[in-house]
Amino acid sequence: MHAHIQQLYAIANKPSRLIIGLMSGTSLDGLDVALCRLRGDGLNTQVELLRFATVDYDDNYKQRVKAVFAKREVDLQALTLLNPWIALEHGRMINQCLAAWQLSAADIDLIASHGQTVFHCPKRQHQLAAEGNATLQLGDGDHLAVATGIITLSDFRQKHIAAGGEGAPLAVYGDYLLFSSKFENRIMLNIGGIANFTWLPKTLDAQAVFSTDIGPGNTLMDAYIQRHFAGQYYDKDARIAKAGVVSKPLLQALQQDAFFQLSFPKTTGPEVFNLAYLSQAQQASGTSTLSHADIMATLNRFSAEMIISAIEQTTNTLDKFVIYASGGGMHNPLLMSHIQQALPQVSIKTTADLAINPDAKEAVLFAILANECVAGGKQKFSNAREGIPGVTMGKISFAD
Ligand SMILES: Nc1ncnc2c1ncn2[C@@H]1O[C@H](COP(=O)(O)OP(=O)(O)OP(=O)(O)O)[C@@H](O)[C@H]1O
Ligand SMILES: CC(=O)N[C@H]1[C@@H]2OC[C@@H](O2)[C@@H](O)[C@@H]1O[C@H](C)C(=O)O
Repeated sequence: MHAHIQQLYAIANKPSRLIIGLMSGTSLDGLDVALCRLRGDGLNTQVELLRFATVDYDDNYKQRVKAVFAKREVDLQALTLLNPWIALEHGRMINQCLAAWQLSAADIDLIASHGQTVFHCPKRQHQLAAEGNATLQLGDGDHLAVATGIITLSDFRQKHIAAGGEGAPLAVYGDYLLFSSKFENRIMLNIGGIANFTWLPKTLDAQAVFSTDIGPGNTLMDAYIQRHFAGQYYDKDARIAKAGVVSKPLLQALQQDAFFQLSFPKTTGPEVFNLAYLSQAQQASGTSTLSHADIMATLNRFSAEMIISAIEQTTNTLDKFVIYASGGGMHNPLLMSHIQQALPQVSIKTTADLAINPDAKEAVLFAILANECVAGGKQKFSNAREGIPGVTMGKISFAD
């Protein structure tokens, strides 16, 4: 047996594993690094979040990724160079975190790396008869393993697609294993660049569980701020949106996309919800001369309305469920207050109430997927009807 396989075998048999989960989302704000201790597997999974850091990306990183991000036409050389470069940057950031946490590579069992999504195109979006769902994440696992000296699992979304899914949202697996409760119905709402949620009914019925993208969370608001407010990356505390007035005609035009008519589950990204989408809605509604503040107020309301509508469709006549929020959008006070006003009977908590830092939740998810890949697999969570194939995800890279 190869020594690497022996090493993996030993890791799989440990009573607990230290796994670093990494997430670099559509907002391109930074790399989320979550050091987790995992025990057990499947529905017996226990996670302790030991350390968490978001390592901010510098302007060079953002520019290089944005040059190809969600674009149909790109410089192929730039794209190819990014694949190892992102991994090396992430490796440097992990090494920096480990030094700050006074840990060494030998202390860590596995890295679980999401990579950087640069293009997401479910079939429904590209509509090419002969092609299926596809998604592309950069940040090569071999480079990350060599740069850190730690066994790395990466590229989790491909197996999901190969087995019939859209490659997202993968949150459903971690949410089901970690947060299902027989005591309450739960909506796990993540408001990142794209908003998504997982429905966890208290019946614990795996056939009723699903996860879906909703539409924009912060992505349109962020893109608008970055285009029109030099030096600002997002609308901190919704200061600009709060100064504006919602334009009803623009709001209505923004809500017209066919994506919103589709049933759950479905996935999307900034390939659809971008500044061109906003311009088209402005043209269609004759609102091209609105002030920046009014546009931001409307974009903020747009995200809130679609989140509210998705939750209402899912919970239907149910009067009792709790929302557990996560992701950067939960720090947007205007967005959150509108959701609460529309759902006055619903308690909105955060995953901190379930012992997981809400900013770390997605990174923790990938640590869970890596744990399942190496040490799990006894019970398979699947629901083909809801686009949840029961597969093992992640490609394994050894450090030498
Ligand atoms: N104080 C705040 N006020 C308003 N918005 C905020 C605040 N803090 C964070 N945000 C928003 O959260 C975003 C970052 O969210 P997050 O890190 O969850 O996104 P992501 O993980 O990249 O997205 P995705 O889950 O779609 O991949 C910021 O770009 C900003 O829009
Ligand atoms: C293709 C891709 O990277 N999708 C992300 C993105 O960010 C939020 C939403 O869109 C979600 O579908 C997904 O990420 C989370 C982690 C998921 O798969 O659950």
